[in-house]
Amino acid sequence: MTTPYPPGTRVFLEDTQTGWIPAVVSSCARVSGDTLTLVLTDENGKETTLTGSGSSLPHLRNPQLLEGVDDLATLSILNEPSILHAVETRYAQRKIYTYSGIVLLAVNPFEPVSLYTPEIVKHYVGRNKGELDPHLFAIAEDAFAAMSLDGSGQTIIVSGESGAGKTESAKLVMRYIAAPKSPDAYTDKNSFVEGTSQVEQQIQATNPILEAFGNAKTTRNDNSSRFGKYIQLLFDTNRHIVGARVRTYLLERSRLSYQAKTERNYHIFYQLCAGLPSQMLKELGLEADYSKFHYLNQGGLSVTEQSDCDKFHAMREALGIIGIDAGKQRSIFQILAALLHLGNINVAQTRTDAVIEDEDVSMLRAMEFLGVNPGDFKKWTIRKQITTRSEKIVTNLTAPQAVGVRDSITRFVYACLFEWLVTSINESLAGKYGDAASRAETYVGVLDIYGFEHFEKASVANSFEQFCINYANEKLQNEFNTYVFKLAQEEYVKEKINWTSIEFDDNQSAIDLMEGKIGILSLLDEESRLPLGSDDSFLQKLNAQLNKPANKAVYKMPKFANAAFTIAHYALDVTYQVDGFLEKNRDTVPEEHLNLLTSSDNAFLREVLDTALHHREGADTADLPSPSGTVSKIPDPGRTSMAGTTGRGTSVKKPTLGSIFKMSLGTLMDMLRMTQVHYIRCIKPNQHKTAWVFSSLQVLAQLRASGVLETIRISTAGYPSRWTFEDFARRYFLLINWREGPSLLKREQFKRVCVLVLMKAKIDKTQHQLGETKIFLRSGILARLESTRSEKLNAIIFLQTNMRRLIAMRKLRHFGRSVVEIQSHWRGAKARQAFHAAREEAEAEKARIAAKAAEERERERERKRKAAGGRKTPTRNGAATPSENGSPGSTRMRRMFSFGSREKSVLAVPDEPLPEASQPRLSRLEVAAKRLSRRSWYDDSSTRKSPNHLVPAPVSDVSAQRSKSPFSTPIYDQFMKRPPWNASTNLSR
Ligand SMILES: Nc1ncnc2c1ncn2[C@@H]1O[C@H](COP(=O)(O)OP(=O)(O)OP(=O)(O)O)[C@@H](O)[C@H]1O
Repeated sequence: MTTPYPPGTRVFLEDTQTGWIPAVVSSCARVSGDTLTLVLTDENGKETTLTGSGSSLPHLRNPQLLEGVDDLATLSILNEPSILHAVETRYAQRKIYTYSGIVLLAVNPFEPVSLYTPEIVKHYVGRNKGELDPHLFAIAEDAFAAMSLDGSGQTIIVSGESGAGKTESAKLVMRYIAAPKSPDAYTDKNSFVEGTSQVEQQIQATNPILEAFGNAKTTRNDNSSRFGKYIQLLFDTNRHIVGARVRTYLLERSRLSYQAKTERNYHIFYQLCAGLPSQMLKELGLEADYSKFHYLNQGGLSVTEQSDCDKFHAMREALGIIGIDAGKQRSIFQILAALLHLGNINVAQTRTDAVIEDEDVSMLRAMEFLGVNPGDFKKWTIRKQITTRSEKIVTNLTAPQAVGVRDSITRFVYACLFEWLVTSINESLAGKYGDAASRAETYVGVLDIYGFEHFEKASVANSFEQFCINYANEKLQNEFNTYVFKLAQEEYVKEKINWTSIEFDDNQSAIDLMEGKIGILSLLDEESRLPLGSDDSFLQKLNAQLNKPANKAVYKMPKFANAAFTIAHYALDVTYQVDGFLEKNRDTVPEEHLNLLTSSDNAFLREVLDTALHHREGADTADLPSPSGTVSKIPDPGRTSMAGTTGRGTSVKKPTLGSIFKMSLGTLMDMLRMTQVHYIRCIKPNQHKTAWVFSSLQVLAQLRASGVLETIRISTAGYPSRWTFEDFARRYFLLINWREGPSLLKREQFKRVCVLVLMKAKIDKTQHQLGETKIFLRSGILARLESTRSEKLNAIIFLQTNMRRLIAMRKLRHFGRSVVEIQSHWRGAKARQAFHAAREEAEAEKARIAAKAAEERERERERKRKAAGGRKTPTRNGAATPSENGSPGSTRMRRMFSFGSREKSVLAVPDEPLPEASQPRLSRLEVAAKRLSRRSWYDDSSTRKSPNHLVPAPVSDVSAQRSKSPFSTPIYDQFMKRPPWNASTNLSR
């Protein structure tokens, strides 16, 4: 029986440190039934033996080809480790963007990258998503193109945990969309306009302002946005940008009165201390050393940074751009200074009550700047009035209660100031006549919203803020699921695929638990309105109402935490501590203080409060009717009013923070449903903000929390692999008959190839469907096909390798034989050359001896003739003397060169030069040399010119001949250095 883990199968081995390690199955044995014993070798070469069945067996890994793909949706195996591994592989290749279906994953590089240059912007203009590498600009271009096509509203949702890069990504996306594009930009890339338009400048000016007032240093991010924002870029019928508007959500208020260690309050306070001229600092009672302010020194930091001063000036400039003049700026700074002094008011405790000195300098200063009577302020800070049906009761507060009142005023005033600033920004973005929204035909919105939040450390509790953030993410996830599932279904319908069997669980029950009629938010509101309501009684209510079998899957009472409740979110279970829920939800200032503030002598403060408290939906200047009287067609993503009027005279009843948030989220969701949505999920690769370090477990938690894994779960419920017939056929045709495949491809019968491949691979009907243009495959099928394909390819490569080796070896043998032959001929030639030289020397010696003997004889004859009186002695008929017949040296030479049969035959050549051959015949040497393909070794033409090539040159000509010789090559020289008659010389070595 076959197993799903044959040897060579690529798997992931679970690891506590890194999550998973890639490994390969070395052997697999079936123990019994489904239980297998696997021997795995991981990438470090370590062997592990594992016995198990079903889900306890290791996760399968994708074929190498698919690891590091642009789009995770194209992975054949879509389990958690595979997805994580693909993202990690890409990040290691410095590819920070990856698609996951409709989502773009952006992993924070934590160092500047050259991905946003005007050149790159130009590349993406007019290109479809998927044509180029995954990028923020591809998503921005996609949204802009969709808007241009039919005028439909678009929203790009950028989410992720704190420090993941949401704000940076949102800024880049907006810069791309707002960048002015010439009408030809889509046909001619060179006509793309660089630079900034006025609207773009104004949009960019919002960044330093919102960052100064809404961002703070946290342990997770030095410039963390403590609010959510939605920026809508408005376009007219010609797709020209006409304006923009900003909506903000849930500014974190608790930070104003309390900061954790190493964290800071909002940047603006430090910027003020670092950047204001000393005269102004003095007037406002501030100092560059901010450590004396209670609201600024709790984080343990005491020095401003140089960047605070620089950013202060940039922020002031930006205020100027959006039309807030120097006078208004001074008023803003005055209010901020008042808040810092408020924090320094000394609230002492007598035995029972709180007391504040009448002469408390901080109080006097704060009240001076706020335009409020210090006596009244003091009275309503240390006392409280309870109104019953029949009477008003005034009671004294304790010091902590009075401090609570003081801090609530700070939080309230700051939140109102933030609201006022956002309103001012919107006025500036509303165009020259303030009618941008009514002139606009369509829009692209960018939502920069906090991601799912969960503190694991016992020291940091998940509180009301986390509850609201996770509630927002739960709602967004629900929209996302519906959208992804809808898209998947649309494709199935278009391709005429039977999709009825595809189901998925959504997170509606968790949402109902939080926002339902008897849900957590409504129970919280109910408790918040009770004068004696408390966190404990709220928890009791929750447990009584929600701890029921119907909510078993989503609501839990934690076993080990007392004042807490647990919600099973789509991402993971989060336990919330109820401490402070009520106070944070109420987040109200006492009625008496509200009246003091709204009737302040400070006209600017009154304007700020009025704007924040009485701002109703649709009352933005951006929404003013145009001069022609038309009303905006652009849906509003939720104007967050700080309060709603009660209708009872002028009194203002402040709704709870929870209900405001619920309302604004509801409006946002309504708007999202009207738009086409694009998703960017930012991922923080490590907690230390270190560049290019990837911590697998942390990323996995974020992939879970961002819903990426959930999307994949939805995809795997259907047919995650979708290929066009052509792509599929071109990749897998080699699995079918080797003649049939290519010929069907040539005839473009792609669907037929697909069917044959499926038949050949024995993939049954439940595992695939053939649509109109695409083939749909269940999870894991592609990996099977890919492994069969690589087996076949490996076999082909094996054959090719061996054939190539065979051919190369034959060539080598042939080459070796030729080399040896050339060597032997050349050695012969050299021997002959040496022999001739020796022979000539011997001949000369012989002639010299003969001449000497003749001379001797002549002298003897002369002597005899003289002695005989002139009688002549006859010679022996001219016969040669023994020395004339050959010298003993000559004989010795012959013997010396007789060292082999081939050489002997060569030595048999006559002493006389060979007669010139009538037909030049190729010698064996030439034939051997010709076998060599390298011309430099042998020049055919030059050899053929000399018919006497076998005759060695005279000794004196040897060097000259060497330079002319066709063999004058390094090998020749090497050869010449050795004794030519040494038979062991082998040049092929
Ligand atoms: N594309 C990028 N290239 C280089 N660095 C980046 C990029 N995106 C983010 N960063 C770095 O990461 C830091 C945090 O980014 P950012 O402030 O956008 O996070 P965030 O998700 O908005 O966090 P928060 O929710 O706390 O506001 C930036 O200050 C910057 O140093």
